[in-house]
Formats: sequence, structure tokens, C-alpha cells
Amino acid sequence: MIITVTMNPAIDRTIEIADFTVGKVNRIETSKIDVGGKGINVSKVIQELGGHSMATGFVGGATGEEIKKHLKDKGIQFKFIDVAEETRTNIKMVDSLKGIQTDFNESGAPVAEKNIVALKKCIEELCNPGDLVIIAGSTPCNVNHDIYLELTQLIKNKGGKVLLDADANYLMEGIKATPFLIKPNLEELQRAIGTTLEGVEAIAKAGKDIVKRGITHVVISMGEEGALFIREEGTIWAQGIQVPVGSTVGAGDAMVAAMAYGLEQEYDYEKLVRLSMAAGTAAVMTKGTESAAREKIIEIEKQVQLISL
Ligand SMILES: Nc1ncnc2c1ncn2[C@@H]1O[C@H](COP(=O)(O)OP(=O)(O)OP(=O)(O)O)[C@@H](O)[C@H]1O
Ligand SMILES: O=P(O)(O)OC[C@@]1(O)O[C@H](CO)[C@@H](O)[C@@H]1O
Repeated sequence: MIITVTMNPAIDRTIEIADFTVGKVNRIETSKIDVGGKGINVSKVIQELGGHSMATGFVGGATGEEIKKHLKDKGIQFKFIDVAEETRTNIKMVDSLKGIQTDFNESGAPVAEKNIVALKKCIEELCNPGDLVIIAGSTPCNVNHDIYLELTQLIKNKGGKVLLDADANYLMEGIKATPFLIKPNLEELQRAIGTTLEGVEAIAKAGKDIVKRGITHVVISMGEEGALFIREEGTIWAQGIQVPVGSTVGAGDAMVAAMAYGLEQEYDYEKLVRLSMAAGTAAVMTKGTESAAREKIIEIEKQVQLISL
């Protein structure tokens, strides 16, 4: 089974503004609402690919109810911990003239300690040997930096494999428990290791250093430059594919979803890389935090160019 853990889900409101100007009244051209949060986005894409997952994490208030309703309508299974605090709303602003996207993410209200304990228990009960567990995104603001280290250890003790997509200290701490796969974007990787990396070779070297620490797969997404897929056996650079950009929100999540789905289907490595890259690229073409259609992903798969480094 594939399990997704989203400790800080969100409703994403994507607004389009032509030529956004600071300090002025800006008129919103379009406004769109999607359910989001990284793990939930992963569940959405897995469903689109024809797979199944179980989504868990915290949800609360009217926004939390909206998330549950959407997942139910889509036929995505979930077992969330209901909390008193309202699930956050994040604003994604797309400047349709300049082609620039800006995210305004709320921190996420603090959750009670008893709920953190309940989530750990829920994950422990859900996880069985061989399961793939995706832990993705930020956490509510009062959660300790070592939470992903703790969850990774718990999941590994149950025989599960962790795919971790986190930022800064949460990523660095999580790495200490050697998850099976990590998928930082370049900025997240640089923040985690505290160094700026110039050029693909330097980025690949940083990824290889992490692989040496016992992590089987390191996937570094680099926006329009594509992504590096690094394992002990070697590094593949899947080059970026030029596509019309709707919104880049959720592109990284689509890559992680495809990796999880492909691993579950036991795809060979090259097919895994192609699917992951195609899923990320197709996600960029949709508006807001919408998942791309499976047919689009399959179509793009054929265009993926791989270079061995
Ligand atoms: N502007 C773009 N044009 C083409 N492909 C893109 C673009 N931006 C992203 N991608 C594709 O999507 C993948 C993931 O993008 P990115 O590195 O931005 O992930 P991310 O920051 O983790 O995304 P998110 O956190 O919003 O899910 C890239 O590796 C690339 O294949
Ligand atoms: O604040 P976090 O948890 O780091 O990221 C949250 C978020 O930006 O990630 C998803 C896209 O990857 C969005 O659906 C959501 O709003």
C-alpha cells in the first residue's frame, strides 16, 4: 500500500493577476480553489495514474471538511486526525503577464500534543511491511524539527519505506533516519546543506554525498532545468521539457507520486525516471494545484530526454 502523510494540508487559492504591482490595487482576473498540501497532492496524482493510496495527516474546520469531501468524491481513501484548528489556506499568485508565480503559505495553526501522538499511532497502525510512505511538506508551526526523523524510524521499524519531501531542518533531521528516497528541489537542498550549488555537476555531487549516507534514491528537482535522479549505480539528468506553464504548484508532488506508483508497480529504473519526469512536466501545464490527466503524462513520457552523468 502507498500511504501519504500531510501534517500541514491546505486549500490552495490560485489567483491570476496581470502585471502585479506592489503597493497598488491589483485586479484579480481569475480565482481557483484546489485542495492541496504536498502529501494530498501526491495522493491525487497516484489516483490519476491508476493507483491507490491512503491519505493521513491533520485536518480541521471547514477547510478540513472541504479536503475530506474532495478526496471522498475522487475515491481517495483517507484516515485523518481531526483537529480543532482550521486547516490553512494558501494563496498562489500567478502574474499572467510576467509569467512569475508567488506563493503565500500560511504557517499552519499549532496542533495539540495529543493529536501528534494520535497521528503517530495512526501511521503505526496503517503501515505494513513493504508499504511506501510519503511524508511531505511543512508541519504545523509548533511541531519539532525532528518529527520526520521520528516518523521515518517508526515506519522503518514497521518494515515500510519512506519517501521524504521536506525543507531545511525537517529534511536534514529526516535524512538522519535514512529514508528510502528524498526529493528536495534545488533550493530546499541548498538550504539543507547550507551551500549554494552552481551547475549540474556540483548538484549531482551533493546528491551523491547523500546517497553515500544510505539513502537509495535522491531526486533533485530543478524547475525548468529538469531533475537529477541519483542512486549508487549512477546519476541520470532528465532534462527539462519546454511546455506552456499554467502553474508550477504541485509539480514536485507529481514527481514523487509517479516514483511511488512506479516503485509499487516494480517498473524498471528508466521507466520510473521517465514517468516521474513526465508527471512533473504535465503538472506544470495545469492551472492551480490540479493534477494532470494520465493521458497527458503518458504523452509527455515519450519526450523525456535522459543524460547519464
Ligand atoms: N517552468 C517549468 N517548465 C517545465 N518544467 C517544469 C517547470 N517547473 C517545473 N517543471 C518540472 O517539474 C519538476 C518539479 O518542479 P520543481 O523543481 O519546481 O518542484 P517543487 O519545487 O518541488 O514543486 P512543488 O513544491 O510546487 O510541488 C521539475 O523537475 C520539472 O520537470
Ligand atoms: O507549506 P508547505 O507545506 O511547504 O507547502 C504547501 C504547498 O505549497 O505545497 C503544495 C505544492 O507542492 C501546495 O498544494 C501547498 O500549498
